[in-house]
Amino acid sequence: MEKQNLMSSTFTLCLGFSAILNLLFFAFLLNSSNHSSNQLSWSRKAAQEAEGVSSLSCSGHGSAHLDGLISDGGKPVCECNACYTGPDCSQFIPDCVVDADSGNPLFLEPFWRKNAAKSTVVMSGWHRMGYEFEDGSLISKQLEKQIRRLHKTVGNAVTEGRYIVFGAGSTQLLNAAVHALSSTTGSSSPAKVVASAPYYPVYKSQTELFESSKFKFNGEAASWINNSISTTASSNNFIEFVTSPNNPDGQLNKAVLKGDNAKQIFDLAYYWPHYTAIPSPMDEDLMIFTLSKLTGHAGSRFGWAIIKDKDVYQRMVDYMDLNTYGVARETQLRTLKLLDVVLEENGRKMFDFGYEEMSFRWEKLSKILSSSKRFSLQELTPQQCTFSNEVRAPTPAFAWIRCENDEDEDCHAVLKEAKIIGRAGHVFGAQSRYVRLSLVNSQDDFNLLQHRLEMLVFKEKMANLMAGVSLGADSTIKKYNLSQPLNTTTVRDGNIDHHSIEESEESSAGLMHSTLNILKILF
Ligand SMILES: Cc1ncc(COP(=O)(O)O)c(C=O)c1O
Repeated sequence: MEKQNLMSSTFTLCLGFSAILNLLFFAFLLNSSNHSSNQLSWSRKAAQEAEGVSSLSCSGHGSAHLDGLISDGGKPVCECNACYTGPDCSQFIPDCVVDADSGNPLFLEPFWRKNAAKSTVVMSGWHRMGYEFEDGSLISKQLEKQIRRLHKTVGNAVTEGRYIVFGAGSTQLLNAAVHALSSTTGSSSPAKVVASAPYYPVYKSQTELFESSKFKFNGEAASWINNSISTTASSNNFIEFVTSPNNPDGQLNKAVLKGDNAKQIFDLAYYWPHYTAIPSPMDEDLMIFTLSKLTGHAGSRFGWAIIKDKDVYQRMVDYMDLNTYGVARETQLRTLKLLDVVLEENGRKMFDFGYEEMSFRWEKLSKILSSSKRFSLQELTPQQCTFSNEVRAPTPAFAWIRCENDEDEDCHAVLKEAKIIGRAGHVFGAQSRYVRLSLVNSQDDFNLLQHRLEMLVFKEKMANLMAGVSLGADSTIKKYNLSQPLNTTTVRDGNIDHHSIEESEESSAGLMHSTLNILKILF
C-alpha cells in the first residue's frame, strides 16, 4: 500500500513538473516571438507608412504614393489614371482623349501588386551613402551576377566572357555606346550614326544633341549600303542602331550595313518573352537592355549593356564615370530585389503573366481592325520560342497602324479626331500615313483605346453602308460602287461581331437589305 502511495505521489510530482516545464517553454516561445517583432525598430514605422498610403482606395483607377501630394488634412491624395477623376478616382470623364502615345509599361503593375511582399525594398537612412561599393566599383556585383543568371534563364543573350556596364536607363547607354564605338574608328571624319526607318526617335535626337567631331547622325541605314561594303573608304565609318524587336513595328530587325567599317548597337529593350518569341540567344558585340520594358519599372532608370570588346567596355565605363559616376545605389538595390522575383520559377511567373496580357491585347486589337478597310496593322508571324518551348503568336508592345484611304495622309490627325492620341509616323522617320499606338499602358488606357477603336471601325461600317444605300437608291446607277464585298457590323452582348455579306444589286431588295443592316447596327 505504502509502495502504491509512493508511486502515485511520484507520478503526480512528475506530472506537475512536466506541466511547469511546458508552461515555461510556452512562455519562452511567446517572449521570443514578441522579441523578434520588437526587433523591427526603425523599419516598422516606414512599413506602416508605406502600407497606409497604398491601402488608400482609389477605386482601382489610380493610386496614392508616399511622395505624392498631401491634402490639407495631411492625408495622401489619389493620383488618378487618365480619364478618371474625383477624390477616389471613381468618376469617368466621358469625352476624354485616350493616351496611346506613351510607352509606359504599366501593364505589369498588377503583377507587382500581387507580389507586393516579395518585391518591396526597405532602405535605411544610411544605405550605401558613399560614392563607391567596397571594391571601389560603381556597380553591385550581386546585381551583375543576377543579370547574367537572368539572361541564361531566359536564353535571350550570351553573357559568358562578356563585360557589363550599368546605365541610368538604356537612354544613357545609347550615347555611351555611340561615344565608345566612334572613338575606335581612328578616322578623321565623324562616324555616321544610322538606323532603319521606322526607328526609335531618340537615336536621332540624342545623337544630334551630343554631336561632336567623332560622330554625326546620318539618317537611313539602307542609303549607305554600298559605302559600308567597301573597306577602303576609311572616311566612311558607320554605327548602326539595330532594334529587335523594333519600336514601333515589332519586327525582329537585323543589321543592314555589313563590313569592317560598320559597327552595330543592338537595342534589345523588347527582346523578352512578353513581347516576342525568343528564337535564340543574341550574341552581338554590343547589346543594350533596360529594366523599363523588362519589369515595367521605367521610373527606376536602370539599363545595362553587354559588351564583347574590352576597349569598348572601358570607354563606356569612362563615359559613365564622367557623366553621372554610375547608377544610384538605391536603383541598383531595387533592381536586385525585382530580379529576385523575376527569377522565381525560372522566370515563368512574370513572363507568363506579361505574355498572357500582351497576347490578349494584340488579339483584341487585331480582331477590331480586321474588319476595317480604312486601317491596317503590321504583319507579324508566329515563331518558335526557346523560352516557352512552343510556337508563339505575336505580342508586340506597339500597334503600327497604317491609314489606307488616300485622303487620310495624316493618320495621327485621323485618330485624334476619334479621341485617340498615338505617336505620328514621321517621328519615327516614316510616313505620316502611319501612327504608333501603345499597347503597354495601364488596363484603363487599353480598355478605352479598345472602345474608341471599336467606335471608329463601327462608324466606318456605317459610312460604307450609307454609301451603299444612297448609291442603291439612285436609279441612274446600275451597281453598287463598291468593288469589295460589303462588310457589316452588328452589336451583340456589347461585343462587336463582324461578318461580310455578298454584294447585292441595285434592286429594291438590295436597298432593303442595306437599310436593315443599318437598323441592326443602330438598335
Ligand atoms: C527601343 C527603345 N530603346 C530604349 C528605350 C529607352 O528606355 P529607358 O527607359 O531604359 O531609357 C526605349 C523606351 O521606350 C525604347 O523603346
